[in-house]
Amino acid sequence: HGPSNFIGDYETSAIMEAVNTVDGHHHQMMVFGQPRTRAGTIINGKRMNEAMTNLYLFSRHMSGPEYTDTMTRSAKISCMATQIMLTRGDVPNDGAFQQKMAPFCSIPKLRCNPSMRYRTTDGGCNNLNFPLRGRSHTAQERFLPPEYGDKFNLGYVPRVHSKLGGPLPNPRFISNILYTKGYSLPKSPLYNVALTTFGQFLTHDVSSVPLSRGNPDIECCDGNKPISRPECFSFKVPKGKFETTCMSFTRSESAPYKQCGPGTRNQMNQATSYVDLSVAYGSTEEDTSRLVDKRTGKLISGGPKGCLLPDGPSENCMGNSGCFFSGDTRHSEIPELTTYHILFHREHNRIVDILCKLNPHWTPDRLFQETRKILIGIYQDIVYNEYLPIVLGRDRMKKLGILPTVRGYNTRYDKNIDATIRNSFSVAPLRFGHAQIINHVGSANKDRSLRAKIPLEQNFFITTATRDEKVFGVDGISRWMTTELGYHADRFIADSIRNKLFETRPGNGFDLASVDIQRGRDHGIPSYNAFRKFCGLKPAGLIKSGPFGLPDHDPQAAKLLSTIYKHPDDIDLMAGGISEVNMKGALVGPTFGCLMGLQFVNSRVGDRFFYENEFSPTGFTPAQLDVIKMQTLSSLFCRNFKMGVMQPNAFVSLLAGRQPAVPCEKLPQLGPLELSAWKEIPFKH
Ligand code: HEM
Ligand SMILES: [Ca+2]
Repeated sequence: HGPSNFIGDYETSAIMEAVNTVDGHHHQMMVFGQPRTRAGTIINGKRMNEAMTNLYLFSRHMSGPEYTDTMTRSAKISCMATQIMLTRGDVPNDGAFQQKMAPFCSIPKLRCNPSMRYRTTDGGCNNLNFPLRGRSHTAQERFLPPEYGDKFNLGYVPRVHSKLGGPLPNPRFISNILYTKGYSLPKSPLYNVALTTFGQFLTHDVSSVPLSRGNPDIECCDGNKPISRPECFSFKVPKGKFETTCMSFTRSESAPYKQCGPGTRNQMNQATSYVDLSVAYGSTEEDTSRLVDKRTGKLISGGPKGCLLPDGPSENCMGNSGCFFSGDTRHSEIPELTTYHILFHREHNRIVDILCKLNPHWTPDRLFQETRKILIGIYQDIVYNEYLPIVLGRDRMKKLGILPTVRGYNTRYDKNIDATIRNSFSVAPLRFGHAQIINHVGSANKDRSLRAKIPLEQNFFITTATRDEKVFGVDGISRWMTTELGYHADRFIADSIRNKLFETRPGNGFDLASVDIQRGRDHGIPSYNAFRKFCGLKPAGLIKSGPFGLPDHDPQAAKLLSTIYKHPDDIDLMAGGISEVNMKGALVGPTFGCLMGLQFVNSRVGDRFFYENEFSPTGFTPAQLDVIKMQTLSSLFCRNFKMGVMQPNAFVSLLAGRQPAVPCEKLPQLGPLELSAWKEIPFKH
């Protein structure tokens, strides 16, 4: 390139051209784009497919479109300007590019207050050197660079090509072969639906990738025909289970990356990456301010007796059952998930009441923040002490150094560790839980006998069961989900989500297993083998024993994979990972175990506010920490629902016969006595 005073000229012209193109498209979107509302809505003269509306609204933009749109615009401009430069044979200079992008870059510059006592709502400023790390509405990070299908690997085309040329296998084809079994699926001998759904709750805390909004019409199929638009990535499905032979798929929204520097498409995470109950408290100031009662520090409640979630907008649920509102928009997807939202909601308000009596001088804001801090502490303890040891295995947790200690501080904070959610983690390993989902929702009596059950597909986004007080209700659902066994975490996926996801009549639903695979390709996630190597595991194809030389698969799964894929390097991370034999004492195989382990190390070691850290005043006092570490999920259930009796380990069903049922009084308490560790003597002048 020319003399130094010209540096940036190539960048400027490419960026200006990109701005024109992106804004032209943007303008079109504003003209044609309509607000998305619930089922039956007529958009552009066409009645929406209700199941499609469900899927779209499940992964929709959580905050105001204005906010996300400006972020997306920046991302699109930098990606397109990169493409323009590369097409011209120019190599973007990072510094010059970022400088010229500045007027179009909506990534905020955060000023942090190092002495702030509580975590921010949006996760910003957790890392004082890199305040954007883990913040909501930023791009996900990656373990490995993306592998997209376009010439410059910028993400205009998803990962679609086989290593041997030609297309990758069709996702529904993979799902039909790899994810089905001729007879009913095996149940877990120990773990219940409460374990499955806790995983989903945790998922919604750390990851929420919205679908592209740049789409005037939310459908990506025209009858049987896939629609060709930049936002669409639909795929064919064989005749039979579905009304049409096209399964609609919308690509994920992107977010700007590294000060809007040159480069590829990166997907947006709307949630805070931290394990911080943003799922309950919201990921933006705006959401939180709508959830909190500023006069009391409590979370606003709803329902006839004021003990459910507050009323929410009609796009938050289906039918006329009355919608809720919470920190994450997916709360009403299934009643068990709503029950978890209500569990943490009630516990928050219960703690506020007690703290208010202990510290009458505290302001509502102080009450809110202290309670939030306590509840996040308890929740992190449940995640790292109860949930993850089951999923990853206790030994692995110990090896990774992330098993909490029984008492006292355990500071492992490292400011160089980035807690941001990795793309390949939320797109595959964390979705292992889809294999645990069973085909119905139930309610149990106090003696844990089954009271009633309804098919899962009749419950998507329906709040009737949660609101019901006679047969279901949160009490009946809690008793049922801590009792009913989930499916074994293997490669088989329940019919209710493999053939009927979000259906509103037979045949108009989706296949979640196919969508998971397609989503990995949409995000440019490299192959299963690439991650095997990344994890230091033997990649498939090296040793020639059995089909494809897959070292961590049983012979049948290996054989199926070798019939599906042309080349071992083609295997999708989701398909290869979920079909591995689980590690001993764990619910995932070595590849998912590796990626989940790395992420949960980052999420813990990269969180300055992690509950075990000995930092004052952001951390707990030793006495407070002992109270936090004493708590269990089972005690939370007991305090907030009519459980009658309860097992000490909430995730292990009483049906497994491994532990006795104990009266709730025998479980850890969190009353005025325990909370007196938070009593503060007012400062007297
Ligand atoms: C009946 C229960 C569930 C249903 C109906 C459901 C459905 C879905 C759907 C429709 C998506 C979006 C798919 C896409 O477009 O890419 C999704 C994403 C996801 N699901 Fe589930 N899911 C359920 C339970 C679970 C469980 C138990 C887990 C984990 C333990 C889980 C983990 C995930 C993850 C990690 C994502 C990606 C989220 C993101 O990054 O935005 N899900 N699920
Ligand atoms: Ca979070």
